[in-house]
This record gives sequence, structure tokens and C-alpha cells, in this order.
Amino acid sequence: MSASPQQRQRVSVLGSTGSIGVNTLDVLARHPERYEVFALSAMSRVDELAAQCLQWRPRFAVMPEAAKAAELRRVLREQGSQTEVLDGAAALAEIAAHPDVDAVMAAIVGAAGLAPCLAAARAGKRLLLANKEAIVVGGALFMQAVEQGGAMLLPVDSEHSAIFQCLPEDPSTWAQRIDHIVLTASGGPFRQRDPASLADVTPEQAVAHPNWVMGRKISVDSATMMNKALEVIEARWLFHLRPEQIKVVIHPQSIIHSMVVCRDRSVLAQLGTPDMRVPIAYALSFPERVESGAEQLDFLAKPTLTFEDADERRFPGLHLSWQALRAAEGSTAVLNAANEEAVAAFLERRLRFDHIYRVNRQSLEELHPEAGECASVEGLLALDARARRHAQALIAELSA
Ligand SMILES: NC(=O)C1=CN([C@@H]2O[C@H](COP(=O)(O)OP(=O)(O)OC[C@H]3O[C@@H](n4cnc5c(N)ncnc54)[C@H](OP(=O)(O)O)[C@@H]3O)[C@@H](O)[C@H]2O)C=CC1
Ligand SMILES: CC(=O)[C@@H](O)[C@H](O)COP(=O)(O)O
Ligand SMILES: [Mn+2]
Repeated sequence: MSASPQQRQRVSVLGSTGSIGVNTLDVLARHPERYEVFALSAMSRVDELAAQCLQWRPRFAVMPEAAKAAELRRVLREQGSQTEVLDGAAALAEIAAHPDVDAVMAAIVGAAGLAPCLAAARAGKRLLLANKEAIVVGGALFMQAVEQGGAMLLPVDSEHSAIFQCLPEDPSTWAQRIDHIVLTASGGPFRQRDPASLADVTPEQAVAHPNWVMGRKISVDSATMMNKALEVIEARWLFHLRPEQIKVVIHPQSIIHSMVVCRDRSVLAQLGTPDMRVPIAYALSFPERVESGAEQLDFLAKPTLTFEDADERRFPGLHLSWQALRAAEGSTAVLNAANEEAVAAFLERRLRFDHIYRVNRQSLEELHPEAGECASVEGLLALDARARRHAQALIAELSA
């Protein structure tokens, strides 16, 4: 039976103009009887956010930069829109924690999404987590906020959604049943290239993912395998695993989205076409399932599923994840900050593709978090800023 209009979930979509944001709105549009949009947010794309506001008529729209917000306000006023436009980074936390919000889609890219995620978690929301950098930076503090706020944390990242779909609903049973998990990795656009030939690859080549259409930052991360490194760290927190319980295998078709290997050696996998609307729909509707709009998997069209070793010499970036997890608390935040800076420099053609790994490795080895820095969001953001400065110096040296 469908929900009555009074029971519709009110959803804030943080990062609504991005790849996950747009896919989320696509899923929401298929279920007007279940969901309504409470608030939207974006960073730079005023016209896209204005169009979304006119279609969805949210109560609030947020643009952190005042000038962009003023431009959005002007456009919406001209169109007679009732949407209230807010600015400032604190407004993101406001629309994440607002008492009238039921669910928050965290689809901002990067550590900028940490504070609104923590706000949603502390306010006990249903938190749909695509923004993997937030949990990589937040770590224990993030999980404490979820627990203390009584939030429901639902993974959106395809691999973590797959693991979640292979596990029972009651998280207290997970530790007893999981031997380890296997995250699948496509290998990215350079899987078959000689690693020594990657110095001159361009941003255009790096963002051309073989299977998924995604934002530019995560696409570069897939090409360096840092995406999988972030996902190893994300899995450690989401599923309460030890680093050695998380393994990675290359699966170039991206049909198996990840696997759980149980104590009895039974292997559970989740399969489907590579379409983010599936994990988004699952996170929105859990424990139910609703139409996502994705194409059904045709086994005969994709009859061969293959696997390869995630070789350390070929994919050195991946292995920084286990190094960071075993190092001092806060090291994962350092690794993330370095990577965000290095990817931005690469996309701006200030850094060679193969130097992204050098910046990440050196930052992790040279910058040591101080005791207590991870105990508060202020401490974590200070550590994040320190790691960015360190990485920027390395980038300047490498590009001199
Ligand atoms: N795309 C995908 O299929 C997948 C993405 N993810 C994760 O989801 C997150 C979003 O990825 P994706 O949608 O690809 O990214 P996009 O770059 O496509 O979108 C990012 C969104 O965040 C906004 N934004 C960017 N920077 C800031 C900032 N500093 N403060 C506030 N808002 C900001 C952007 O606004 P604007 O566009 O206006 O600049 C945009 O709405 C990432 O963490 C990614 O790793 C995980 C699995 C799959
Ligand atoms: C869709 C999604 O979840 C991405 O994280 C995707 O998995 C990237 O693919 P690879 O990092 O495996 O190339
Ligand atoms: Mn993923």
C-alpha cells in the first residue's frame, strides 16, 4: 500500500546539482507519494539550482558563497518562487538538522560535507551517505554522532550498499557472521596501461571512467585507485571491521558491486547494472524497495564476469588506505586532505597524474596528527587545514 500524503518523507539533498544529487532527484520524482524535497544545496551552479528550485519548490535552498546565493535569490524572485535562499557554510548544517527534515542525502564532494553530516547525525536523521570523504575524515567522531543522535546511517556508495544489502537488518549480528568483505574495483580507465606510462595523462583521459558516469573528483580517484582506498576506510567504519577484514579485487565489468565472505565460507554478492539510482533508491526506501529507474541486468548481454589481483605495484594508491588505518588516529583525514588538494591540482593541470600518489604518500608519512585532534569537529577541520597546507607545499615543489 502506498504511503498517504501526510506521511511523505521530507528530504534535504546536499549537493543536489552533482551527479548523485541529480540521480537522487530522479528517484524522488518517481515516488511523489512517498517523498517531498525540503531543501536543496549547491556550490557553483546557480542556474541548475534555480531550475531545481522551480521544479521542486523546496522550503530552503543553500549556496555557501554569499554572491552566488544573492544571484540565486534574484533569479528565484524574478520567477515568483517562495523558496528561501540561505548562505554560509552553517546553513548546510541548518538544512541537515532542521526539525522538519526526515532524511538527508549527503552528496557534497569532499571534507566540506563533514559538518552537515555530523549535524544530521546528531539530530537523529535518516542519513544517506554518498559523501565518503566525510566518514573518512570524521572516523570515530562520525560514528559517535550517529550513535548518540540515534540517526539511521545508510550507505549510498555502490560497494557499501552492496555489502549492506548482503547483511541482515540487525547490525548486532554482523560481527558474528562476517569473516571479511571484498570490495570490487573496476580498475579505472588505466587498468591495462603500463604504470610507467601515466605521467602525461590528461584530466579528460582520467575522468573517462569505463562503467560509471560520475563527478570529476571521484572519477580521478577511480583512475588512481584512491577511490577504493577511501572506500576501504569507509567500510571500516560503516561495518565495524578491522583493516585486515577488508579486501579488494579488480572486477572490470562493475556488475558485482561487492561481496561478504561469511564465517562458513559462503560468499554473498549483490549484482546489478552500474546505475547509482539503485543504491540511492535502497537508502531512501530501506527496509522496503522501490522502483529506481535502472535497467535490469541482462545476464546474456554480459555473460562474462572476471576478476584480477589488485596488485600493489600497479595500484600503489590503494594500499595507502591500510597504512592510514594502522597509523595514528587522524591519518585517514591527512590522506584525504592531501588527495583532495592533489586531485584539484591535477584537474587544474598544475600536477602530473602520477604525482598524486607521491603527494598522498609523502603527506601520510610526514604529517603526524596530534593527540586529541580527532575529538571534535574543530580539531578535525584544523588537522584537515594543516594537511592541505602540507600537500600544497609538496605540490608546489613537484610542479616547480
Ligand atoms: N557520482 C557517483 O556516482 C558517486 C559519488 N559518490 C560520492 O558522492 C559524493 C558526490 O559525488 P558526485 O555527485 O560525483 O560529485 P559532483 O562533483 O558531481 O557534485 C558535488 C556536489 O557538491 C557541491 N559542492 C561541491 N563543493 C562543495 C562545497 N565545498 N561545499 C558545498 N557543496 C559543494 C556541488 O555543487 P556545484 O555543482 O553547484 O558546484 C555539487 O552539487 C562524493 O563524495 C563522491 O565520492 C559515491 C559513489 C558514487
Ligand atoms: C559508483 C561508485 O560507487 C563508485 O565509487 C564506483 O565504484 C567507482 O568505480 P571504481 O572506483 O571501482 O573504478
Ligand atoms: Mn563506490
